[in-house]
Amino acid sequence: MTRYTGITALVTGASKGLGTAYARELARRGARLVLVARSGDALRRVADSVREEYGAEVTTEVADLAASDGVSRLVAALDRRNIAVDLLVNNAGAGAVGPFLGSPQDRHIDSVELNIVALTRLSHALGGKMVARGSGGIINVASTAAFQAMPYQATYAATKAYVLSFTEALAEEFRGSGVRVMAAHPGATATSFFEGTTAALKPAFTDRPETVAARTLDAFARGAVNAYPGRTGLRAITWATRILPRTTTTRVSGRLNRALGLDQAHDISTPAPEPS
Ligand SMILES: NC(=O)C1=CN([C@@H]2O[C@H](COP(=O)(O)OP(=O)(O)OC[C@H]3O[C@@H](n4cnc5c(N)ncnc54)[C@H](OP(=O)(O)O)[C@@H]3O)[C@@H](O)[C@H]2O)C=CC1
Ligand SMILES: CC(=O)[C@H](N)C(=O)O
Repeated sequence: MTRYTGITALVTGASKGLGTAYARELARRGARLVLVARSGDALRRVADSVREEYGAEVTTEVADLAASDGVSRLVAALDRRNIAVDLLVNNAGAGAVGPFLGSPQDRHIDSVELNIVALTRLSHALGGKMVARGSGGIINVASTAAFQAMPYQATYAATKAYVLSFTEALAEEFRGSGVRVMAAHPGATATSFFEGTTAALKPAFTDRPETVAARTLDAFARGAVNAYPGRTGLRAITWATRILPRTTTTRVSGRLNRALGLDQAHDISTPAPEPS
């Protein structure tokens, strides 16, 4: 898949943030869309604007992908509508921020269910159909967080390390099948990722979701297995973490997250952690 014209692309987490940017960029490049998220109204607003702006054919599917039957219900809905997905963009993702023990257990587990379990289920269900047809593609949205452990975003970074490893393995397994698999590793991007928490993205260090989406799709069209769609320096950080001892990179990433105040971050609905 080197062009997007006429394909059917399913984007998870399309109601806002990077998912909306992927949807808009795919529509601009001529794709039909299936947009998935929990918030039906927001999804429909994205669908309406994409139809109006690009004349794209857009279907919406409301689904809680972190629920145990979320993916199976979504796949059944696609089958009922006879929708064959050519490109799966596993974008929906979330993560707790702050000390590990400062967030309720479920906050961590929900991110594992969404970032790992749902992504794996969708890759299996829709990837299987693609391999049977002999064509298709999967883009898994990981993060630069995939390349090192991250104190104060411990589960989040660990889920993204899974996405990186899983994607590289599938890309090799599927080689020659007509189905390509790629992981995208954005750095901090201006979305509502930290909404509902006391943490905030620093505008000077964030990329625009539109730029990240366009670079991701360009990299997939070029045949990349890993894409680094953020600003240039971010890729160099992922090299450094492959060369330095893991204890060093973990210490440095902990220090950086403390400098960003993430050691004090918490959900607005839960109390602040005790200062250490
Ligand atoms: N922003 C950043 O700095 C970076 C983000 N990323 C990754 O990019 C991806 C998109 O994140 P971003 O746009 O920033 O985050 P946002 O919080 O802005 O958007 C997350 C999207 O995921 C959807 N979503 C959340 N939970 C579920 C669920 N249980 N079922 C279905 N959909 C769900 C949300 O929709 P709804 O609430 O309607 O369900 C929303 O559309 C994630 O995988 C994230 O890890 C990677 C690197 C950097
Ligand atoms: C700002 C973040 O932590 C972001 N989700 C990332 O993956 O880098």
